[in-house]
Amino acid sequence: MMMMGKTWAEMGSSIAGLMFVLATLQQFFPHQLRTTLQEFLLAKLQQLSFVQKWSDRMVSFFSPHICITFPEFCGYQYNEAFTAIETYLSFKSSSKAKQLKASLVKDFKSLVLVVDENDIADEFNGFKLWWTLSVPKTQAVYNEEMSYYKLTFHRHQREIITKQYLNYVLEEAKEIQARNSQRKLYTNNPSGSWNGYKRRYMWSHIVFEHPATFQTLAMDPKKKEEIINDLIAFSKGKEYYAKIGKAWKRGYLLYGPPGTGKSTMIAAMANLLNYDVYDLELTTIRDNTELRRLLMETSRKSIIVLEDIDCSLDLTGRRKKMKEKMEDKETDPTKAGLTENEETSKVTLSGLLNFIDGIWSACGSERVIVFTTNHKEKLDPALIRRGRMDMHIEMSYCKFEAFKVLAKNYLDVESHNLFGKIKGLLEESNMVPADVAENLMSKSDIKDVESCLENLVQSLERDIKQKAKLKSEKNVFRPRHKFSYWVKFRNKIPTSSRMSTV
Ligand SMILES: Nc1ncnc2c1ncn2[C@@H]1O[C@H](COP(=O)(O)OP(=O)(O)OP(=O)(O)O)[C@@H](O)[C@H]1O
Ligand SMILES: [Mg+2]
Repeated sequence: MMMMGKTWAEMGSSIAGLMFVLATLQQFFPHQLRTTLQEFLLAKLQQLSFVQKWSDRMVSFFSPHICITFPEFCGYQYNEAFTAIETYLSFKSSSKAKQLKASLVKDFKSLVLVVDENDIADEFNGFKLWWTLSVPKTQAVYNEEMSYYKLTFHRHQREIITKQYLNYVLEEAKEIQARNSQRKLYTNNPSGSWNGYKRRYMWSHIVFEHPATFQTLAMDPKKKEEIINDLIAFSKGKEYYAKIGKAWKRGYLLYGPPGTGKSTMIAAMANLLNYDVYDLELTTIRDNTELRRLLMETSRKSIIVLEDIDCSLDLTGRRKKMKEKMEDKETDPTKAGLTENEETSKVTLSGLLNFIDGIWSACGSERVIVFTTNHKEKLDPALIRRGRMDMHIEMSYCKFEAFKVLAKNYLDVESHNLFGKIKGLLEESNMVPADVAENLMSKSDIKDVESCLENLVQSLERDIKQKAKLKSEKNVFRPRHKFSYWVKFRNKIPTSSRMSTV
């Protein structure tokens, strides 16, 4: 069988050789001779492929072996069976293989050896079977060839292999993956750098190692509990979502001023659910089709994040602005002073709405979508309506409950005589958790609780003073407002009483 494979590989290379000869002929021979020779070689070529096709059929007819292939992709979607087989084979044969690749897992604690060979033999219930990895030779752009695993076994073992062995491989892979589980943080590559439909070129990833958890997240404890319960209910909700006929996905909108913990909460969500994170950069995506393709390439159990959604693309006003600019400067985009994004990214609001909630969004399951913004009011209501963004979470200034979490995290204290004073000051000030945390951070090796809390008290007092100053400045520089308030107030007084006061 293997010998046969080699023969066909040789035949393939002779076809490639003939093609090369054809190309060379075009350069060196006069037209007449060239055409005759070309016709002759093409006829040979056709004979070869015809012979190969028929012999392939004959071999498979008489062969006692059966082959099953597992391609890397099924249509647009990544074939999870391919990864499972890769994991299983790497683990299984790393003790016997002669060529290995090494990678680190879980906080540099262990080293994983992965097989770097293309033919691997396996055994199941005393039966021999063979796995072959085929990788495309060319890496040309839009190359539709893809890697695949081929399993070869004797036809007498058909039942056992298809019913028992393949299930065993998938179960083993699941267990190995759970043992070595490394969550990944993906980011989308600029669309120009993609290579065909290959997932690894659409998304790049690193190991996700953010230490934030809900325990370390400073916010109102009731709100925190509500979010945790919601996430857990979602992750266990497979049957429930199927019963109500809804795609198994959930949207969270995190909004609030900078430094209130929106990005930190995403990390806490990923750590709680044990999901991968896909950080989607909208501005580098060319159009809605590419956006959809990126969505299809995300794995199950993932959080898709669109940070600062109000700044990513001017989705609502964009088309109007473009039109106005184009009308001003006829049709030349450079004359119209359009930025690079405006010229290249054609992602529209409707494209984004479909991405989150359209018919394609139901392909693949167990997905959480998170938007973050500093300006909720700037977003199109359609983008954040329930069903798209199911839960709206306000991340706000640091109040006493949130402060207690930070004090515990940073200083290991749960009470102190300055806590009462800090509580009062936090009520009056508008300090975000990021600034409170900075004050609580020890500036030396020795943790000095007293001086850290003193620092915070001083910062809060400064913040309150500044707030008061700004308020008084506003009042001084707005005489017209004062006047209008007075007019409003005056108009509320009944005319009779006004008359009497005059
Ligand atoms: N609620 C919080 N709990 C714990 N740490 C916080 C919290 N908010 C902010 N921090 C700390 O402040 C830093 C900045 O917070 P983060 O990046 O999450 O803010 P953000 O709301 O995403 O800000 P931006 O709107 O600017 O993106 C974090 O690294 C974290 O250490
Ligand atoms: Mg952020």
